[in-house]
Amino acid sequence: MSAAISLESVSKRFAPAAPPVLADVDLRIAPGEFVCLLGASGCGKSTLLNLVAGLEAPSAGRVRVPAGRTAVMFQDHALFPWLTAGGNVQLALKARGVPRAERRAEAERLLALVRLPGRHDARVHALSGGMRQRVALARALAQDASVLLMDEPFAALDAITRDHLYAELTRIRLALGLTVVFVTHNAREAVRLGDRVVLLAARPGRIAREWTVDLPHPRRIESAAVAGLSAEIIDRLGEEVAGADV
Ligand SMILES: Nc1ncnc2c1ncn2[C@@H]1O[C@H](COP(=O)(O)OP(=O)(O)OP(=O)(O)O)[C@@H](O)[C@H]1O
Repeated sequence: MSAAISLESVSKRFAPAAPPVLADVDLRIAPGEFVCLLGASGCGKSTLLNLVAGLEAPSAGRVRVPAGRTAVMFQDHALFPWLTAGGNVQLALKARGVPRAERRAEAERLLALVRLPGRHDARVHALSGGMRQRVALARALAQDASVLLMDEPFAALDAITRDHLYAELTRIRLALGLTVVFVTHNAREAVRLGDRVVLLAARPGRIAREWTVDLPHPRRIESAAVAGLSAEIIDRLGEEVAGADV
């Protein structure tokens, strides 16, 4: 089957004399698959994501994204505070070439999709952290990408807000058939969301282990099944962190 994203023998070093950050990474991600990247701090998760986004080039190997356009979402929502929620979304629509006359209605539709109906004219600074991340998600969706790349997008939010956003993200990605690569430090979050969890080892970053998450949706983060698989992953992650000496 054709991949949405494929990395073939990918290595990355930031300076010729420096040790590689990623070494010989092979990864194929299927269309519509949700893959969580987990690993010790500094093991190269964000670097891998940036390679897929095309923000960095590999030093060796090949990165291909046959699925097409990618959109990125970070922990910091990076919204323009002087614009409204809808204004931020419209900016992405404009960049995509959506005609001016259609932008407002489309921004309203996307805000409703992330469950912010009627908030088009809300100022960003007047929104809660969770609402801002919803706007950031709407803005990412406005790029009409089939691949969503997310770098710890919910790490700064409280547990209850995060839980709501897990449900929203799952609903939206299944409805739109998005391929998602999601970087996290949190094994439970990875099992709650992912179809597959990929554990990276550090120095150099490489794939240490993978788990298929064969649990039906909706999943609950506190369920025994999610907790059980997370415990196994956390044990393995602990071995990697100890080995990485960080
Ligand atoms: N532009 C850059 N120039 C030089 N070194 C870099 C650059 N970007 C990342 N690195 C280095 O590459 C390594 C991996 O960084 P990366 O941010 O990919 O790790 P990470 O697993 O996402 O870490 P964290 O979980 O702490 O966010 C680190 O040692 C980092 O210092």
